[in-house]
Amino acid sequence: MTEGSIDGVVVRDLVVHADARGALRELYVADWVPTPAFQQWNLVTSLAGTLRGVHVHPRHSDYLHVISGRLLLGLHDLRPDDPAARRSQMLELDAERPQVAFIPHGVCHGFYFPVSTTYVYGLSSRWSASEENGCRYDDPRLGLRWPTRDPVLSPRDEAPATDYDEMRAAWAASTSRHAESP
Ligand SMILES: Cc1cn([C@H]2C[C@H](O)[C@@H](COP(=O)(O)OP(=O)(O)O[C@H]3O[C@@H](C)C(=O)[C@@H](O)[C@H]3O)O2)c(=O)[nH]c1=O
Repeated sequence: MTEGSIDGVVVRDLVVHADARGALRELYVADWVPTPAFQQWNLVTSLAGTLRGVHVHPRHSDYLHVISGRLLLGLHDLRPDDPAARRSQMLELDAERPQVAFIPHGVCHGFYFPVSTTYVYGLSSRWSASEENGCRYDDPRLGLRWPTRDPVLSPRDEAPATDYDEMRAAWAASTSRHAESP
């Protein structure tokens, strides 16, 4: 595991056009990201102190925008076979600085919310519970330095069904299944 920018992760500043009526921003333009289209959009609110993840998906990529509040995004690239080549990265998305972030599938991710936050995200294929693999957010193999040791977690994220190695094995198996029959 090394720290640094992860291949395929895109973060883009949005231009806000403000005038006497209010403001307009372009949120998504197809050629900003390398995925053909998003099949689903979710709107989520999270209370301060919450952490969601760490999860990884076999085929869908995520496209994320914070509407209000702040989100600390922990990323870890599971794609390389060599553990030493798997990079980790922490990013902050703050509604005060409008941005979008694109997370390719195969990059596992967790979201920590230091304040109450509302965000939207697009999924490049429809969500399915069976396509969610995850591990504990504080597994040292993720190389993610979260600013808390006591976040609010879902029961699934508190005691995930898989550890880091099992998560990667499950992700790799389902990724190759999807590659065979898309
Ligand atoms: C993600 C999702 C959840 N749900 C349901 C399942 C459950 O009853 C409830 C809450 O879901 P979860 O606890 O899985 O939500 P959450 O822990 O926020 O899951 C999300 O975590 C982040 C880190 C991601 O990467 C996302 O892709 C997704 O995995 O909403 C849907 O109906 N559709 C969806 O697209």
